[in-house]
Amino acid sequence: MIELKAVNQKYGGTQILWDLDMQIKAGSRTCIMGRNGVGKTTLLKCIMGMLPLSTGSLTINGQDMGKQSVEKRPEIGVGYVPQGRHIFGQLTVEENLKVSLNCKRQSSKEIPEHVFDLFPVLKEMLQRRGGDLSGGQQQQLAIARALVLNPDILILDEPNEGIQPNIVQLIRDVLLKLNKEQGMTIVLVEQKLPFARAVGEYFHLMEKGEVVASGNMEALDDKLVAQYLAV
Ligand SMILES: Nc1ncnc2c1ncn2[C@@H]1O[C@H](COP(=O)(O)OP(=O)(O)OP(=O)(O)O)[C@@H](O)[C@H]1O
Repeated sequence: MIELKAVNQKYGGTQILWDLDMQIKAGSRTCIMGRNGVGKTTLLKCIMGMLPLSTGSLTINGQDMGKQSVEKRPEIGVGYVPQGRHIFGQLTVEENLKVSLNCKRQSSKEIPEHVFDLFPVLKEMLQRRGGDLSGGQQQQLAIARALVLNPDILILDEPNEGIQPNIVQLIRDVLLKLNKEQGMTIVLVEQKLPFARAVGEYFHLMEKGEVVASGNMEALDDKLVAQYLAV
């Protein structure tokens, strides 16, 4: 379970998150939604310890993580797929995947084979430089890199941005499989409604740095969509 209570966050003098409360159930598939600039990425960066909380609290699986550094997240089983993928362009696919193995949580120094079962194309391209992959292949690599550590919680920031439809379907199937077969908690920032509905069980809608509506995905009705998602 991830729990944020009364979280405020500022970039310099500009406040982005306002007294934000959110609960994300363990084992759930939860989508965080809202228009551009409402603070979704900022929220994920706070959960990941990449940005400090100005005030408020953050617990992950019962542990107080509000003041813990970003390096602690993989140790407690949190994987992150950032917006824009951020793979290492000069490193090979294999090297990109092995970067994660330096984390303390991982005793083995081998890339787990199940990562290649999910994304077979990566096995064929192990020696190719990350920068030479297509956008869809890079996104598979970014997800695989987070999965190398067998996280309990996988957090993804708009994994489908600029990705072709067949890879979007693959990512959807992988997220559903990880959740159903391994009980992995999936936290997804997503703007595209069909994908959010296909993957999410629960939603949190954000507007101007606050949560304005939450519930089961079925409760995300046309009125909420028109009010908080339509552009
Ligand atoms: N490093 C920064 N310094 C100052 N302001 C920032 C910084 N990063 C983001 N912002 C501002 O914070 C606000 C929230 O940005 P954020 O990226 O969290 O929104 P978002 O909901 O994820 O949007 P998008 O869907 O476009 O990614 C925006 O107004 C943005 O311009």
